[in-house]
Amino acid sequence: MSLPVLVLTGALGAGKTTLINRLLTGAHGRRIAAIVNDFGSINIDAELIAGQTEEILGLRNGCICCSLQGDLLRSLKTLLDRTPLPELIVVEASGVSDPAGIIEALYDPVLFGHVTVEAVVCVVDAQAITDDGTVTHDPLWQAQVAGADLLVLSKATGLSEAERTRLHALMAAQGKSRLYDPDRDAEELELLLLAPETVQSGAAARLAGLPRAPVTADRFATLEWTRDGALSMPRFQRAIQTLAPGLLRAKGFIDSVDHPGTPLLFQLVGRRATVERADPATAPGCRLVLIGRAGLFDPDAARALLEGC
Ligand SMILES: Nc1nc2c(ncn2[C@@H]2O[C@H](COP(=O)(O)OP(=O)(O)OP(=O)(O)O)[C@@H](O)[C@H]2O)c(=O)[nH]1
Repeated sequence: MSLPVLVLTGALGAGKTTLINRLLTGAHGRRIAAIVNDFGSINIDAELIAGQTEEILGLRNGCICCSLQGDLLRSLKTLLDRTPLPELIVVEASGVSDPAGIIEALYDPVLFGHVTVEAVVCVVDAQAITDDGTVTHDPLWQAQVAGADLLVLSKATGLSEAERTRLHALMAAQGKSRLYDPDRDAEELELLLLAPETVQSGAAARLAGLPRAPVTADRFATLEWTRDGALSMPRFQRAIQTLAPGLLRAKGFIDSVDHPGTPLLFQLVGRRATVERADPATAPGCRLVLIGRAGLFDPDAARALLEGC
């Protein structure tokens, strides 16, 4: 029997982890394993998903479309040895992954007959597009959208009908007509994601024959920052404001001297930042991953700023 694999792609902060958590917490009773790939060396995504499934494997410090292809294969083999076997494996790519590279790894002869990539799904951040239309000009964004069987819209709550129509037209212009909004098409979308073999538009097979997209990780600069103790929230906010122009994505857990004993989850996508209470069981201290545009984001300067918090 070949295990179905669902590959989830999408830009940095698009909403991939949120979609996986939604899937894992559904009342469907399916045994789902997840492999999540964080670009940095701190595995924030695995922590954000842990608790929803016992089968979560985190791949860090690289990208499964290139440097971590071997780790992806090893993780899949680990899952294939589990008893009971998962019924579905979801592979969450990092936001900088080229889908063709992931498929290249998954079409490894060692896995042949054991796993089948049934569908490639791309999460498209509606807010990012309405905030800044130029995101759709990015070759990586285009490769992720073009390489998908279907698209899932995130952050679409509150969009006007005119904006939705414009988004559908934009996706149609990319040759994509299958665009699902979890707020409106929740049931149909869940059925498709749980049974990816029914998606059937053959993106994986097409991607397997494609050259890699002209996208490389050196467009990005990253910083992983940890501290055993707490930080000052007002100073942290000022530091983030200073860094924001060069940042694309930041996330992680923080302990604040202003809220002792309350672990916080910090998220930044583009210019939007949120801080919320994290799971109370979160390990104490601060663990942050910051990803910026190479040349605009200086990890050493960012580290110095954070140390001053
Ligand atoms: N309002 C709203 N926020 C969302 C939605 N999906 C994701 N978010 C928020 O967007 C931020 C990033 O979401 P994630 O699910 O972590 O995105 P991701 O694609 O896994 O991010 P990376 O893997 O780090 O690139 C978080 O603050 C989420 O709460 C959505 O549909 N609506």
